[in-house]
Amino acid sequence: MITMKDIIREGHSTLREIAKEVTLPASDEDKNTLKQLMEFVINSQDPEISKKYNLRPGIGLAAPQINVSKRMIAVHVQDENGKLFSYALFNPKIVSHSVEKSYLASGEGCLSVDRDVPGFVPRHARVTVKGINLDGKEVKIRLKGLPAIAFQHEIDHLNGIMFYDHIDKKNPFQTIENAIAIG
Ligand SMILES: O=C(O)C[C@@H](Cc1ccccc1)[C@H](O)SCc1ccccc1
Ligand code: NI
Repeated sequence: MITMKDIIREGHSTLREIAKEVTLPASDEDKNTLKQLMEFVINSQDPEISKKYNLRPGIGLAAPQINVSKRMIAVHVQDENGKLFSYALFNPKIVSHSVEKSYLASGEGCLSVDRDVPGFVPRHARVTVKGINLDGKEVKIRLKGLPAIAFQHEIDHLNGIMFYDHIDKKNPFQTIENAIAIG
C-alpha cells in the first residue's frame, strides 16, 4: 500500500514534468498503480487506517506524486450535497469548462507540499472531464464545486503544475473576478 514515504515532495523534478499518456489497453502494472492511488485516497480518509499508517487526509492523488510520470489520477470526494465522486482514470482530459471561476475560500494544500501556501487558487467553476476507467471504458463527467476543484488540482499534477502556481504573488487574496467561493 502507498504511504506518505512514497509521496514525493516539492523540489523533486518529476512534479514539474509533463506526464506521459498511458498506453491503452492499460497494462496490469498501470492498472495496479491506478488501483493503489485510489486505495491511498480512500485509506487517507479512514480514521483508523490513516492514524495507523500516519496518512495525511486527501481527496485525490496523481501518479507523478508517487514518482510515476504517467497520466493517471484518483479522486474520492463528496460534494456539498454528500454525493460521492469516486473516479480512477487513465489519461483524464478537461474537454470543456465554464467561463465562471471558483476557488476554495480556505485556499489549497497538496500532499507533495509540506508547508502552508496561503492564497486563493482560481479554478474553472464547472468542468467536463473525459478519461478511461479501470474497466477500459471511456467516462465523461460533469463537475462543479469541490469535485471540480479536486479534478483540476490532480490534472494539473499531470502537467507539472502546482496549486501555488495559480496564486497571485502580489496579492494572494485578491478578489477573483466572476468567481464563486467554495467552503
Ligand atoms: O496533493 C494532492 O493532489 C491531494 C490534495 C488534492 C486537493 C487539494 C486542494 C483542493 C482539492 C484537492 C489533497 O487532497 S490536500 C487535502 C485536502 C483535503 C480535503 C479538501 C481539500 C484538500
Ligand atoms: Ni497536490
